[in-house]
Amino acid sequence: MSNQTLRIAIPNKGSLSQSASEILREAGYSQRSDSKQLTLTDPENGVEFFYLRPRDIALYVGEGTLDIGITGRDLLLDSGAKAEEVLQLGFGRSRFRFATRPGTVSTLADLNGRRIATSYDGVVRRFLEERGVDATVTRLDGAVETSIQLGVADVIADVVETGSTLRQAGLEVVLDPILDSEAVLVTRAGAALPAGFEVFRRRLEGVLVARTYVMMDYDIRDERVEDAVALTPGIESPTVSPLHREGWVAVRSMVPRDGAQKLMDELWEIGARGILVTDIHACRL
Ligand SMILES: Nc1ncnc2c1ncn2[C@@H]1O[C@H](COP(=O)(O)OP(=O)(O)OP(=O)(O)O)[C@@H](O)[C@H]1O
Ligand SMILES: O=P(O)(O)OC[C@H]1O[C@H](OP(=O)(O)OP(=O)(O)O)[C@H](O)[C@@H]1O
Ligand SMILES: [Mg+2]
Repeated sequence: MSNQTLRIAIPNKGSLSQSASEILREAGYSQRSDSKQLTLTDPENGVEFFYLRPRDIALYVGEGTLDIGITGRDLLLDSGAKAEEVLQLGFGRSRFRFATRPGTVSTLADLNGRRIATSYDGVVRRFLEERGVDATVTRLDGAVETSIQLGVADVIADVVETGSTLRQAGLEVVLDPILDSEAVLVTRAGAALPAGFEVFRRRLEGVLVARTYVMMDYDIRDERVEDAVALTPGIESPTVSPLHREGWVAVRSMVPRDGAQKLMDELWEIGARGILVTDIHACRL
């Protein structure tokens, strides 16, 4: 490992903060125990963490002040910073959508002349400009849903996760989603990847794969092994080992966590027995 410390920006609060710390912990990095702590050095792993507002993270990385960051795709795009997405992290998923009072907007052209409130004005202005829509965009810091009731806006564009905030405000989503977002790893656009980056990425990827897959073990008769392996092809190829019992083999293979139960039913149907599923805690593939 290089002697240079990798400087990493991560969310200090909000929707991404806890999950970002969790994935880093699972990847073997130290994380702060006090939510007021601003930085944390992990010399063992050659990294230093800076706890920052998720909205500012792409800017620090784009300027080259910090090497890597974890932020939301929507925040990255809104910032206009010279940072680029290098890995999807699978948490902090949301959709960015227009919403309004029922029955007011059904086509993009209906947005012409409307007042649109949002906390993501960079994304919204670009979206409208690219489609030739002429609307007035107002940037609000939060609680955007209330702006319609208060007469400040006709339409909002906001993050929708469960949709419960919109329902409470008596609003409904309209038009196709503007974008799908999740937490992403960002680096400076167009610059060489910083020293130590590959190790960091491999560790995070290892956690993501370990979360997505489970290990499946089962025993099956020799003559059905090809059918069984077709169901559980694994990533490279399944391990098939002889059993003491004549005519039987043991198979071990990584399978997607989603659908593992259905796979167990199918394996049972073709004669597999002793089917076991275990969690994978970390891996390098
Ligand atoms: N329910 C949600 N509300 C807001 N942001 C969410 C939600 N689910 C996922 N996200 C994502 O989290 C990021 C926004 O996080 P940020 O910390 O800036 O706002 P927040 O979670 O609304 O916190 P706060 O409003 O308290 O500052 C975006 O990438 C967004 O897509
Ligand atoms: O679809 P939902 O699950 O309801 O989540 C989306 C809502 O959550 C966020 O608001 P937040 O609570 O962060 O308040 P804010 O508007 O002050 O940022 C976001 O801005 C939406 O209002
Ligand atoms: Mg918010």
